[in-house]
Amino acid sequence: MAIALQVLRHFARAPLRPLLWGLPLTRLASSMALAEQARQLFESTVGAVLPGPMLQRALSLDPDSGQLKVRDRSFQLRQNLYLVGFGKAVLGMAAAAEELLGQHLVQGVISVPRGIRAAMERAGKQEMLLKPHSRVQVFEGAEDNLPDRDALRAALAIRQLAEGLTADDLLLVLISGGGSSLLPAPIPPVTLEEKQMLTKLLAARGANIQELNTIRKALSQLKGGGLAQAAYPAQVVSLILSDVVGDPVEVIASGPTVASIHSVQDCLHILNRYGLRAALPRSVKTVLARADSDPHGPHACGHVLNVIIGSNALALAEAQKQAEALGYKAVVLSTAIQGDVKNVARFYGLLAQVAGARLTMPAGRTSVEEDEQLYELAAQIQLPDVQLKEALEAVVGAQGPVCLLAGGEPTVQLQGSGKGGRNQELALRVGVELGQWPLEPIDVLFLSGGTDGQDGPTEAAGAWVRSELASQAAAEGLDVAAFLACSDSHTFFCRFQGGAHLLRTGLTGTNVMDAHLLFLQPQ
Ligand SMILES: Nc1ncnc2c1ncn2[C@@H]1O[C@H](COP(=O)(O)OP(=O)(O)OP(=O)(O)O)[C@@H](O)[C@H]1O
Ligand SMILES: O=C(O)[C@H](O)CO
Repeated sequence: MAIALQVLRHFARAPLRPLLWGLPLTRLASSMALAEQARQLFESTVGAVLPGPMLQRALSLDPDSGQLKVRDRSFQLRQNLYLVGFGKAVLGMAAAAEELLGQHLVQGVISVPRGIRAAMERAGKQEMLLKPHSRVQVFEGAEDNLPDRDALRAALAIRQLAEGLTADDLLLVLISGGGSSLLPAPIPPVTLEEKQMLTKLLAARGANIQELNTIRKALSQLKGGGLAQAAYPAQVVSLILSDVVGDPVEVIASGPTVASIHSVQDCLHILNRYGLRAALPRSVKTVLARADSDPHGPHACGHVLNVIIGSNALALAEAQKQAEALGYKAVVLSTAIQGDVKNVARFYGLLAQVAGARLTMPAGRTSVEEDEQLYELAAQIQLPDVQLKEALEAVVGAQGPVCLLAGGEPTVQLQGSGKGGRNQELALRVGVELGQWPLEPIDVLFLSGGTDGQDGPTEAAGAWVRSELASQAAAEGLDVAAFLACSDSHTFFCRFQGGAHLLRTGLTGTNVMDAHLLFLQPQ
């Protein structure tokens, strides 16, 4: 009852008339409870990878002996700890690290996005901010995720700190997504502008993050193990928050503490693939030619411990636990959802249909054709880790509400000049798909949210939808297809039911890609 009241209070803020359209009162209450649970689960997903809890899980310090434990390794702290960091979530990570290890910290330098301190202050997130007399120097830069002069200054300060260390020192490196742009140190004669131009061109022509970062590493003093080399002979411990599917440490932020395994040939293949090899600046050719004759080969990183401390998988595992506590049969489907958002939306629409049929008709009377379509679509989107069979089997045995969880980062081909983000676009497209299937007698809700709290250039983290979306939108005079045609999902959700379907968390201070939650509840 208390929960129901809380839910009703929450929804009292949204205009009720449009919400009531087409829904009997009992279904309205269960619909609202479902939406509130979806929001709670999204919060749990993010909560598992917030800087404080993550750092506390990763590090343990014995205050008497000064022994720092990271995984199964121990390090002796005695006023010999230094810290550097770069990435969108690194401010909060540094604050949490200083809180835990402050008495041993001599000095730190971090490179974080422009405006992040003011944004965290505005959001009242004191735990994400360094204390007034912090030993950590903060550089803000890389507006719009593009390397700039301020990020270059930060990178040089980080290199200087690393180069000054001795064999008695321990360097803690905090790494999160966005780190590549926040740590630019091009190898001369390549200039910042040339590197910026090349990465922009590669991204615009569709290079993926693995390809992009292979080129970044080849042209950088600090990426691809360069930072680890600068810090030698100090011990290096890197704590990494992953924003890349599969958590590849050599790709995240271009692996500054991971030996690069790429050859110049790899770089030339990538540049060829995107038609950029012929027009390369002379400086880039010079650096690549020099690398070819580098007799030392890949950087040695024997003095480094790289540890993934947060990831999409970890966040979803926590959400799964919470969903089970709420009475759902919960299954993690995949943490590697990629590919075009249209295909991903079709996949979730069909999944809801197939899983819904299994939930209500456990005697195996589901359409073989639809099952086949679903498997084909999963193969087409290339989900390396998808647990489709397991999820569908779990649904058959569920005999109650089901929650399927997934994560990753679909891609959007922008059309027109609307305002949106990939999560809101995915939710809107899934809403349309759900409307095409006869899903009664099941309540279905799909939520998609960016764990960083910001979906594209909008103030929302994402959105949630139900099967009635298209018909309810039409009743409000909103043409979903028209919004989709100009990538205007955010404007749609702002207008639809007074914005009640938007997921608004504010900046969360973390980032492990996106989370997708699909709820199926027998009525
Ligand atoms: N109007 C729009 N509609 C849909 N998607 C959009 C729109 N405008 C931008 N995007 C998408 O938003 C994404 C960029 O936003 P964002 O900064 O949140 O993602 P990101 O760079 O991957 O960073 P992060 O990993 O921190 O989420 C791109 O995938 C882009 O295609
Ligand atoms: O910074 C980067 O390189 C991307 O965010 C991937 O980690």
